[in-house]
Amino acid sequence: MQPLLEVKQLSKTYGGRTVVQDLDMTIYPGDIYGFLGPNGAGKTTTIRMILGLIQKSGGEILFAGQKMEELRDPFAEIGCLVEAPGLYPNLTGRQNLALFQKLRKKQDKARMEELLEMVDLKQAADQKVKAYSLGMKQRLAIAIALLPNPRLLVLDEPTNGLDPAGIREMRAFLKKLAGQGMTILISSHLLDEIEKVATRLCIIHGGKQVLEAPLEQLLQSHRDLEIVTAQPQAVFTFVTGWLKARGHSATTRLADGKVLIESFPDDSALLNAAMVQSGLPISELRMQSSRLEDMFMTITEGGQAHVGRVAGGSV
Ligand SMILES: Nc1ncnc2c1ncn2[C@@H]1O[C@H](COP(=O)(O)OP(=O)(O)OP(=O)(O)O)[C@@H](O)[C@H]1O
Repeated sequence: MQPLLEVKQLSKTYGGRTVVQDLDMTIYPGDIYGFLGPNGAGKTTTIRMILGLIQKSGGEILFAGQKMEELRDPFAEIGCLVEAPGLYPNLTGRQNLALFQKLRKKQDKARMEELLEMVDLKQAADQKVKAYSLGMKQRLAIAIALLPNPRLLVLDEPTNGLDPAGIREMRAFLKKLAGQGMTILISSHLLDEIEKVATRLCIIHGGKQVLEAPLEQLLQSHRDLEIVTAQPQAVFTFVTGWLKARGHSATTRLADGKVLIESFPDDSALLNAAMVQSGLPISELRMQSSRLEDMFMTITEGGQAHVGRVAGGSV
């Protein structure tokens, strides 16, 4: 499949200080691409370069195989919400949308109604924007960004300032958009916000890429399996042999009378069936997916994460 957006070796230097360095990103059609990093990591700078709002110092950005600078109308291809949305508070949602449509020299009532429906603002379309919640304002701004029917939607920290209910709504909304075929690039400094919606993840720290991979693969490779049993030693021996026979090199340990398989690489139901068949007493199997979070916390707290770039391979 041809990527919709490809960022290759992208760099940005401000007065001799490199704030984004040799960044690679690959976004496929239909992805919700989570772009993660602590504050100051270089997310906004990267997004601004992608959108052509600032000059890049090095590298290449391709949209559907074409150099970004050669696109005739980048903002028709890429809708964005980069700063606090510039809405007119004394106009209604529908009037705001109509105004922005007019600015694009278009009058398409059906498209407007379709967008209001899409961003779940049909009911509130005739209320003044000053009465909207922040989440509603964000969604209206997204509707405005979607006016030219872009193929990619770029959202820079869209959940900033939203309360937990607003964040949940935004997540559901993004999933709905993606379900309708939209490709989305979303940045955040919070892993758990992204983890629940993204299909692909890129983490940057200090302007450099820490990892990039499909989320499923990352979760898999950062998921430990804990086995609770009355016979930990026997289970430990069995599991070690079972993993070896299947060609896995995952580390297995005995901890607090439980058996722990780090980065469990297989189907837990299969292992469970094999253990039960061998007559081993298994009381519980628990998947722990906290290691991705641990790793991200280490990064955001300024520590060093020893994680390589993954592009279709393993961590
Ligand atoms: N115009 C500029 N001139 C000099 N340095 C800049 C400029 N814009 C950004 N930077 C620096 O580049 C680094 C990356 O900033 P950027 O805003 O891209 O990070 P971010 O990951 O988006 O973080 P945040 O979420 O806090 O905005 C920061 O150290 C910032 O101070």
